Amino acid sequence: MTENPLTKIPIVMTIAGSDSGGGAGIAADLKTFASFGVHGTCAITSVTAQNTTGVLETFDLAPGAIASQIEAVCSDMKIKWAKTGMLASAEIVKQVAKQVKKHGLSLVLDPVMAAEAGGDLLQKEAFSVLIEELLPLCKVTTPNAFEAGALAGIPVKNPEDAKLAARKIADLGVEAVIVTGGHLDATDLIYESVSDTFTRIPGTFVSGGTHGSGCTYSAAMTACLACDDRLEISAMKAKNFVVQAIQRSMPVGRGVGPVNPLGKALEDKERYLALEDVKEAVLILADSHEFAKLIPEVGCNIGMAIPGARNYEDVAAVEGRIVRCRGRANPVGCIDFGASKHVAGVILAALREQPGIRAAMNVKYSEEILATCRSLGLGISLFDREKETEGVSTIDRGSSEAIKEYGGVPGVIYDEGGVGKEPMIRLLGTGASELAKLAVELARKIE
Ligand SMILES: Cc1ncc(COP(=O)(O)OP(=O)(O)O)c(N)n1
Ligand SMILES: Cc1nc(C(=O)O)sc1CCOP(=O)(O)O
Repeated sequence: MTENPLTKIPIVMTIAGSDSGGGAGIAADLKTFASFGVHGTCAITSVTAQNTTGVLETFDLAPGAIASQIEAVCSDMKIKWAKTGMLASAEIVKQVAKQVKKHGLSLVLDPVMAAEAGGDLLQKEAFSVLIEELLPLCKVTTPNAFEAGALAGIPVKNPEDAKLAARKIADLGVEAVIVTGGHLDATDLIYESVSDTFTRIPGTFVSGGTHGSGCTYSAAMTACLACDDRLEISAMKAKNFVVQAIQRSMPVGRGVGPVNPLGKALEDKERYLALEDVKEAVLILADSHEFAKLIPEVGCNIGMAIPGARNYEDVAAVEGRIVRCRGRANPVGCIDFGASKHVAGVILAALREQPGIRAAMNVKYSEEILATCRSLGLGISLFDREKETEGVSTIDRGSSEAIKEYGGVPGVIYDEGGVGKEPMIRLLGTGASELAKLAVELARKIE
């Protein structure tokens, strides 16, 4: 049985069903494990024909097939923490209990009973076996209010009911019960039987698809516990993780949208790439002997947005802009998200129309510079700076108008200025460093 000897990455297991719609079950669990940087393994208990509108059919695996999967993994890898999800039948619950004992697994039990969009996932006869044979073997269970009520045998309609239910469930032999607050007041409640204490993890409701949120929560708990986080820290991390996975859910079907456990990790990667791209762009501009002559009075900025950017905080640019000093371009501050309003406004308007256009920069306006842009083959559009719309930023309104007028996103959007407003040329493109190279080429052609 091996742990990864070089990195000691924890190896965890999910014993759960598959959701053909890719939202819940092992799909959610394995994505969550990957996001937490642990190695995820799985033993499939049932195959469900399921989508965002509900469960259409389920096909339970033979208990022997489930045992064989667990055996295959546990005889080869060192697994301490595992989680269970959909267990379907009494025979499956019994077999899983046997395997948990045999391999000494520390278990997080997600008492899956039904799919949010509709469909039973635990047979009636399996319920008492779950309570009698598996629950006493688990370290942590993570019911939602409905599941907590079913396990405790009382209705759970408010935080006080949740407390009562948590104690009753712990009395069944569980070390820690976490009643998740998604169906109550968004506060998760932890009850630890050894200390007879309650801890509340407050939260707020967020909008987004929630299909698979229970699986994702219990998988996140498993990953954190496998990384030796304390119970309370694990619960806080798991809650935050589910919140951001709900916020990044994608409307992939007609029903309840699935959570997106990988969304934050991918976004973080895109943020890093955007920062790196602007960093490279600034180096190109600062290295150039010619570029400084294109810097306008107000300074220039160059920005790069993450895919799907929605606001200034999604655009990386230079704090304090880039200014001319001793004939060279000098960045004033660091490169960060939210550092630009004007250039970021142009980018946000552009990517609403054409998502691939994620970079822009502003340069000085002159007829010569504009003509040189034209000679470089760049498409050009303009807007009237003097037209003001109450409550709408001029850049946002102007860029959108210029894009509409052009019939797509042009390579250049300019305006001829207004009272107290410097005229400006903006270059637009797919990447910041590419734009910086274009700006240097442009500068070389200007007298
Ligand atoms: C195969 C499978 N396992 C578990 C569930 C329930 O998942 P959960 O995370 O509780 O989310 P909802 O179904 O309530 O959205 C499932 N649906 N399918
Ligand atoms: C002042 C100003 N106006 C611009 C325009 O495009 O009209 S670009 C610009 C300078 C850059 O500003 P920021 O750092 O907010 O992007």
